[in-house]
Amino acid sequence: MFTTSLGSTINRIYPMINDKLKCSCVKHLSQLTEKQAQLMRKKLPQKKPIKGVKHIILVASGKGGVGKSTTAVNLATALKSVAPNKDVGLLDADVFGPSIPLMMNLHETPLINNDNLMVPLVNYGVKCMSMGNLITEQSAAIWRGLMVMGAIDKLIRGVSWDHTDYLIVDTPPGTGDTHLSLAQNLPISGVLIVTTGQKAALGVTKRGITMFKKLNIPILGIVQNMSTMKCLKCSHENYVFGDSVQELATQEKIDTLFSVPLDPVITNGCDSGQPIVITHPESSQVKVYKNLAEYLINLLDIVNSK
Ligand SMILES: Nc1ncnc2c1ncn2[C@@H]1O[C@H](COP(=O)(O)OP(=O)(O)OP(=O)(O)O)[C@@H](O)[C@H]1O
Repeated sequence: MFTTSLGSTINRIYPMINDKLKCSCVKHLSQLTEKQAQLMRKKLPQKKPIKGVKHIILVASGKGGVGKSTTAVNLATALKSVAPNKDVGLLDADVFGPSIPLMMNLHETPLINNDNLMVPLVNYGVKCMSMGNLITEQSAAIWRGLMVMGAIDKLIRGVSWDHTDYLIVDTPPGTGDTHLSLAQNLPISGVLIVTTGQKAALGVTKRGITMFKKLNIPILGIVQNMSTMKCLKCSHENYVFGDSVQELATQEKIDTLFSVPLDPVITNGCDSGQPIVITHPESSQVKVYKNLAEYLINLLDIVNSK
């Protein structure tokens, strides 16, 4: 993991803490004429918190298949492991390709409580909800934009997320409607960017970062996933997808970078519904997820106290 001091990281991620009135949103709008800016501010939708949820953390990347769900699942279980007294939730916002039910081994349909809200399914101490628990894959395949928005809203407002300290949201690939809708309707504590070191991934990831910056969502850090792979014979570590993530982080002024190796144990954990954090809690790979969890807890604690 690479990070500078937590203090300077916080100043970078949450500039509004130091200057609450002159938030980055206003700075961005200041490039417009005052009339245009006023109009835009009026049109911004009101962000409505999710009842009982303290922090919403998005896990995102422009590119598909780089390990967002893997990161989300292992981060959620790591948060529960390093802070057992905290309540952790995991929301699968990928309605077209939900993978949380498989990765968390939760295949039931949720119950409805007296308030007519769905009760999250729980495994490894983490509360989960996914479209995969509500419909069949075939039904999702024919959805159009507005239906997707309706589905996301159902996962957010139609679920009893009450008493959740950290809600991890696994987002779909791309920079589309889902991200816009989440960013515009919810008070997001920040986004964790996941990417591989491959050039093809980095370009798209950069676009994702630009989108979140424009939406004034704080970027909490980057996870370079599948960074290295250890040779089984000589233990030499190879950068499978290249190693340009640090360069991207520097360009984007993001000073927190975590590297997770490419490891078949992680793949098997995803496929078997038993995350590596649960099956190999003392491994070096899990240490990275736990460091990431501790970093986020400390960061958000300080932000809260200010
Ligand atoms: N660090 C890792 N080591 C080994 N395998 C990994 C690692 N990270 C992810 N994988 C594997 O890579 C595949 C893609 O991961 P995952 O589904 O998490 O990506 P994603 O970005 O969420 O995909 P999508 O864009 O389709 O939602 C999965 O088979 C997963 O098990």
